[in-house]
Amino acid sequence: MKYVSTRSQTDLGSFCDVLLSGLAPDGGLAMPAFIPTFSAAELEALRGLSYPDLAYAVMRPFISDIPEADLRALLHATYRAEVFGSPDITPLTPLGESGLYLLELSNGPSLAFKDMAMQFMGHAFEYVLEKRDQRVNILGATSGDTGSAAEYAMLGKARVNVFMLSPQGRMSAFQQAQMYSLNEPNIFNIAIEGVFDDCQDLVKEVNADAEFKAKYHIGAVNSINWGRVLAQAVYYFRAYFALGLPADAEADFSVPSGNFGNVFAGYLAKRMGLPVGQLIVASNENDVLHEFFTTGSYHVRPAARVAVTSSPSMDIGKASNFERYLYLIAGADAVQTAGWWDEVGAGRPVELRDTAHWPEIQSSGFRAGKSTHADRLATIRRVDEQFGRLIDPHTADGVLAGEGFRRSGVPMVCLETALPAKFEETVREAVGRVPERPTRFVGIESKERFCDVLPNDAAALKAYLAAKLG
Ligand SMILES: Cc1ncc(COP(=O)(O)O)c(C=O)c1O
Ligand SMILES: N[C@@H](CCOP(=O)(O)O)C(=O)O
Repeated sequence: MKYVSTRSQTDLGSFCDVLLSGLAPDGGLAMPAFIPTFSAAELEALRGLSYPDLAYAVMRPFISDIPEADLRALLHATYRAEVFGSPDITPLTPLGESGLYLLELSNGPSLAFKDMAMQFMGHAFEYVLEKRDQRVNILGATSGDTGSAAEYAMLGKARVNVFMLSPQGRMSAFQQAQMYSLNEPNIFNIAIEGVFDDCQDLVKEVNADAEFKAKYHIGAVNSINWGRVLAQAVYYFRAYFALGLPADAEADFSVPSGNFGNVFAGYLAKRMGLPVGQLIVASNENDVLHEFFTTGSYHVRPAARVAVTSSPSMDIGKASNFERYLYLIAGADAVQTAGWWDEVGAGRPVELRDTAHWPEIQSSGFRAGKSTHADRLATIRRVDEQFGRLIDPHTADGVLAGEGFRRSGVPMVCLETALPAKFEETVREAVGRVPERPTRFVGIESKERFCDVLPNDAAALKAYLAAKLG
């Protein structure tokens, strides 16, 4: 499989190339030259596969440059019960008889869904770097969960350093402690005076400097990296088969969304032929995506207008993977996509309602819901009382949005994107008690912190990286 840029159709090479490069040189995102599809019979043959074997079947069509035995070995090394808590890897739990299901994606090392793909990225980077005798310096941006998932996945990896940018003071106490308490030679935490979007823009700006990127071997682990999106598509297949539906019957999915990586992975699964009906994009008060799917206007929020909320990992005003979606909606028209992203870059809205693209957008299965802090508290409380299940504030956003789009006889799978332990303050406010946390995280907030603070400035960041990398 060849990959191209969303903005120019430039040939970006094969999977291992885009894994290491992360972003396209023109600032676009890597996309496969086409999306392979499964026939109904091929889909049926995937039922009952173990998680790593299913991952192989779903990912293989996009990865032609790793030999079969090696890819299978990587996936079996990644998706193990010892890492994800059970042989199921992503258990699917019904919420009573409601027709709602929780897809448990947060039983990995950092207690958030990011582990699902990031653990694969750790193994894949190690494998490719070894083969090519190279090193990579990952520059990432986090609003709370990507950071710790990446750091845990790359911990101790000889050929990898992680430089993780986080928005200063805007993550939960647990999230901050989880990242900043790491004191490892290959992990560098950097708190940026800004919001997540500033961190993400810095990552893109540094990557756009071709000379700097090449000199310092800069790579990416955010969902701007195709490897993340691809590995995330697998659990949609897994959940679908776990429902035990007859062939062709649809399932709906509700996805707490921010950077549009998770729900885009669901869309990828749908485009590959999985009978996904609706994809509910659940937003918090930062409702840029909700605005698009209800009005057709994609208008990113400047940093000053990104609200601080109680589902902080979704405090995003500019959704990176939305570019991949609009590229597909435009029929893989890179010139059109580049034009739209010029508008986005200039802070102007992209208006699609009265264009030929709107019917395609409306029929692509996306629906949108949004919640407030009060909604989140009420949902956490209600799910706890009704179903005896404690959920985190992001998952609550997803459950509430999903409930709003129920279709008779169609299951609604709500993605559990983090464990409640990561957001103790909000959960306590909702139910008056503190969620259990794994013993390895007890008292983490009082540990010493290792984190540098930098201004929101690419030159300062480059100087920092150059100094650390020599
Ligand atoms: C707990 C949690 N829920 C939801 C999201 C939003 O997911 P995405 O950015 O893939 O849309 C994130 C961060 O990305 C997260 O950490
Ligand atoms: N919500 C994320 C933000 C980055 O998302 P990604 O999926 O693009 O890495 C976080 O928690 O860090």
